[in-house]
Parts: sequence; C-alpha cells; structure tokens
Amino acid sequence: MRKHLICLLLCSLAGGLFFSLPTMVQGLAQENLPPGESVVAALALGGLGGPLLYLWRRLANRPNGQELEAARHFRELYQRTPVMLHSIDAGGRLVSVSDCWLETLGYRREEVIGHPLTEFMTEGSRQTAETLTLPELFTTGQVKDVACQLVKKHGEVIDALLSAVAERDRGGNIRRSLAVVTDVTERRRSEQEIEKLAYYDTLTGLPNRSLFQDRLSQAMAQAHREGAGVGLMFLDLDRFKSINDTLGHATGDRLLQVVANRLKKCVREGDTVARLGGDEFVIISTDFTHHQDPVAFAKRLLRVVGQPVQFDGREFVTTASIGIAIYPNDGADVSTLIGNADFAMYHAKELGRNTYQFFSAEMNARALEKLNLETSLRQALKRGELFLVYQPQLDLASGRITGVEALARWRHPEKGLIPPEKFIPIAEETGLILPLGEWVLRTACAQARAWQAAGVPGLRIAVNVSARQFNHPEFLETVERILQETGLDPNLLELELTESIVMENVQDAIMTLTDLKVRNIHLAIDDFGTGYSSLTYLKHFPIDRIKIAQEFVRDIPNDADDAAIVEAILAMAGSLNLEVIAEGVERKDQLGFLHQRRCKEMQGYYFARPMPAEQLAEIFSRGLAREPACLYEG
Ligand SMILES: Nc1nc2c(ncn2[C@@H]2O[C@@H]3COP(=O)(O)O[C@H]4[C@@H](O)[C@H](n5cnc6c(=O)[nH]c(N)nc65)O[C@@H]4COP(=O)(O)O[C@H]3[C@H]2O)c(=O)[nH]1
Repeated sequence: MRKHLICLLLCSLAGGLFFSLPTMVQGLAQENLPPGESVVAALALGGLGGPLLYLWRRLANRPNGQELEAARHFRELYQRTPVMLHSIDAGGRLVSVSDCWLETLGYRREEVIGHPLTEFMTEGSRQTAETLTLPELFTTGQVKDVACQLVKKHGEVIDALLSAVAERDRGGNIRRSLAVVTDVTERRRSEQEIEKLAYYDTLTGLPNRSLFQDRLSQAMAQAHREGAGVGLMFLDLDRFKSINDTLGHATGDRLLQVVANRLKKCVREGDTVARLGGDEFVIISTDFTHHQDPVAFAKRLLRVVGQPVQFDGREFVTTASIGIAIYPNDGADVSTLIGNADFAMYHAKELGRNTYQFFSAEMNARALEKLNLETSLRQALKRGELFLVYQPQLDLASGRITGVEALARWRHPEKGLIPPEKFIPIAEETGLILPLGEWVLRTACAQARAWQAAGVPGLRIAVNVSARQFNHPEFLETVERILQETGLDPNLLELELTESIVMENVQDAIMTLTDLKVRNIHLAIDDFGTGYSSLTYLKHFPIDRIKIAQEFVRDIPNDADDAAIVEAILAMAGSLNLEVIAEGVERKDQLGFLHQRRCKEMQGYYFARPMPAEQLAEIFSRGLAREPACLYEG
C-alpha cells in the first residue's frame, strides 16, 4: 500500500510538471496569463493528470479476472502435477519446486527453496552439473535428458533424467529456468537386470559365455595391435557331478559360488573370470606373458580351489583341472583358443586331475588320433573287430568260480589291441555305447548260456553297463529281449553299475533298478568307494552286492588309509546285508587281509586274468592254477 502511495505522489509531481510545462510555455507565449497564474493552473492540471495516468496505466497492465484465474491455475498445475518440476534462478538456486519433487526426494519446501540445486545431487552429478549442464543451459537456453543422480533426504540415491529450458528477460539475460526431472531409477534397475541376465551368470555373478567371448575377442584384438599375448585358462572342477548328485544341487550351487569367489580373488584387475556353465570356469589374463608366470598362476588357482569347503558343519575338498592355451601360438581366433584350452584341460584330467596342462602340438595329434579312433570304432562292430574276454570271480570258502566278468576288447586291424579305457569313453561320448553295449550284453548272455549247456551250472555273468545305456528309455526292454533271445536265467545275469550312474538321478535310478530286480536280475555297484554315494541312498537301492574298487585294494594291507576304507566298506556291507567282492586282487597279502575281514569273493590277476571263452572252458574242466581255498591257509 505504501508503495502505491509513494508511486501516486511521485506521479502527481511528475505528471504536474509534465502537463504544466506546455501550458506554462503557451501562457507565457500568448502572454494572456500572468506567469504565476499559468504555473498554478498548469500545476493543478498536471497534478490531476499524473495520478490519472498512473491509475490508467496500472489498470491497463493489471491482469483481468481470466488472467488471474489462468495464473492461479498454472501455479496449481505446476505444484500439483505428478511430475518432478523445479525452477532455478541464474545463480542455480531453487526458486520453486513441485509437490512431486518434494515427495520424491523427501524434503519440505522450506528446506530446498533458496538452496543450490547441486546441493541435492551426488558428488559426481554435482561436478557434471557445475562444469557442463548449467553452463550449457545458461548459454544455449536448454538441456535435454541429462542423466544425473539426486540424493534423497535420507541419503538414498535416485537416477534421473533432467530436461530444462531457460527463461530470459527483455535484455536477453537468463532470469530462471524450468526443469522437468524424470525418476528413472526403476528403469535403470530393469535395464541393469536385463544386462545382467544377458551377460552375467545368475548363480555366481560372473560374466557368462557371451560376455566372456566378447572380452576374449577384445583382448585378442588388443594383443594383436600391441604384439602381446593373451592367456586363457580353462578350469573344470574334478568330480563335481558326483558332489552334485550325492550332496544335492543346492550344495553343488553353493560350491560353485565359493569357487567363483575364490577365483575372483586370485586374478588381477583387468583379467576376466567367467563361468561357461556347469562347473566350467575360464580366466582371461592379458598379463600372462609379461608379469604373470602362467605356471605359478595355475598352481595358485589349484591351491585356492583345493582348500576345504565347509557347509552345514560338513567339510569337503574339491579339486580342479586346468588347461592353458596362449594367444597367438595356440589359436588365432576365439573358438580355436577356447577349444585348445578345453582340450588341454581334458588332458589334465587324464593325468589324474588336480593339475594343469598347457596345450601342445602333441595334444593336437592325440585329438586327431581320438577322432580317427571314433571313425574306426563305428566300423569295428560291423567288421567284427570287437570281442569279449572273461575274468573269473571266486568264492574263497568253496574255491569255486561262481561267476565271470565280461570285458570288451577291440582288435584294430592296424593298431592292434586297444584297451577299453581308450575306446569305452569314446563310445560313451559318441553314443556308440548303445549298439556296443547291446552287443556285449547279447554276446555275454549267449556265452553264459553256452557254458551252462556245456555243464557249468550256476555260473553268473557280470556285464558292465554305462550311464548312457542305463538312462536310455529302452534299456529295460533291451535287457529283457536279450534274456529271452538267449534263454539265460535272469538270476545268472549281473549288471554292474558305477556309483555315479545310480547317483545321477536317484529317483529314476531306484525305479529302473527296481524294475530290473523284480525281473530277478542280479545288481552290483562297481568301483565302490570312488564315488560319493550316500549310505542313506544305498539302503534304498535294491542292489545285491558291491565291488570294492581296485584303487583301495591295490595298497592294502600297507596303506593304513586304504585298509581302513576297505574295513569300513566290509563292515557297512555286512550291516546292510550286501554281498561284497574285492576286485584287483594281485597278491597274497591282499588276499590274506581281505579274508581276515570276511570278504568272501574276489577277482584279480592273482587267480586269473581276463581270458577268451575257450581258455576259460579249459579252466572249468581242469580248475584254476591256484586253488584259492588253500591259499591263505598255508
Ligand atoms: N591292475 C589290475 N587290473 C585288474 C585285475 N583284475 C582285473 N583287472 C582289470 O580291472 C578291470 C575291471 O573292470 P571294471 O572295473 O569293470 O573296469 C572296466 C569297465 O569300466 C570298462 N569296460 C570294459 N568292458 C566294458 C563293457 O563291455 N562295457 C562297459 N560299459 N564298460 C566296459 O573298462 C574298464 C577296464 O576294463 P579292463 O581293461 O578290462 O580292466 C578290467 C580288468 O582287466 C588285477 O588284479 N590288477
């Protein structure tokens, strides 16, 4: 009010002067009025005109009702719109904010108005705003979709996109700006999630195969430019499948997470540890040839992975096999380098696991040989190059041969005799084990039937069954058909399965084993003790006997650990009412040890090596060279 009165007074004065001047000049010029009068008249006129002019001008500029309503409406819209809006002045201070702005960031209006906008940003965003965004806004007049991070009152950070336009006065100076802020925290989170799913392994958080291949090709391209090398380590956990099968997938998953963390801690910044799937990890090292000795690095990895793991009060140890390939010598492109590192890893496994191997040309030659073997194995069955040998199994008390194990042999036309350790894994890998296994089963059953017919009663024939055969949906029918075709009493057929086969899918295994058992087929667990079979499960398997693995028999009685294991297996089998046979008995001291612990059946070179059927027929008629019944007595 005071402001208006002062304005009115000043206008009266100014208006009086302004309007009186021409009157005064005219009066003086016409000399029809004395100067004093003309001044008074003029002042009076002017004094009235000034305020009138002022009032007219105020009324003319004053917003009308509609405009007032629009302004009020706009203000309300600005504040209540569910969008984060703010305005800053030329000094970057907040002059107004929308309610949504306040709600999102958790402030009250009086806590923000007059404060610099940058005060509500993270340090990084503050620097960007001060050096880039605000200068750009104040020079060009606008900024669009600038990414920034705002900090909520309680410290939480939100990701936002900020677009603003500047408002200038008539002189072209920036008066203030109006900005729209979009909270993109959720969107960013989903984008990151999508990226994570696409490029990272959900279980371990490590880069997955796609990201790994990307990084490897980048590392190789850079190494190519710089004339440097890239090391690739392919790491596979030993016997992980057995751990997974026996202790359950949840334990397997936890173990993979532990290994992933351990590997991450071993590598330098810039190196990549990725998980390709299953228990396969890869490490890209760009430092290999310069600072990092690959041998020392591989040893460190083995040491770190091999440290005991404790879950639920249970401790177990896992080891790894590592294959190493170095760019450019061992592969000029991504897939060759990976393939060769993988190949070297397999070689490390063959060497007994828990070790590392460099890829070499010699390995390449072995790979070729394997490929050749695979091709010839496909022909072997048709060409009749496969045959069976039989190894006797003895009952010590009676000294009788109670059974024989059928073992496959391959006589290659050029390479000569190829051991099963070499061709059975290839047959399993390629699926050839299905026709091969069927042929073995048929031949063995027919042979057992023939021995029976020749007057060797009650001789049981043991046949090895591979995982692929056992899991095949037609396995049961195949066995039944062969028994029918050959006429062999099912009770005289023993199927030997390894622990890992039955532990792979316990529920299915129990069903298949039960199906076999109800058909009166004898069932044995081969190489017992080398896997991770749990006693709880063993109780549920309808098996008849276990074969103590050669691995434990080899060093008894001298090796205290092996001796303890064998004793424990015998005791456990006794309490579960299972028959036991020890395999790989080569010496008298082994025989004595086993006999003392009431192991009744044995198989091994000490008594007889695997032999062709004709040779065995002779033994049936004249007996074994060593008579087991008297061996341990004397
Ligand atoms: N050092 C030593 N070794 C002894 C002694 N007594 C027996 N052996 C050997 O131990 C192996 C026992 O067979 P396996 O554990 O079933 O182990 C077998 C079995 O897993 C697999 N295999 C052999 N034939 C077949 C088959 O027809 N089908 C399948 N699926 N696997 C087979 O190949 C493996 C090796 O077979 P082989 O070379 O015939 O080796 C046989 C046998 O010759 C001994 O006193 N000392």
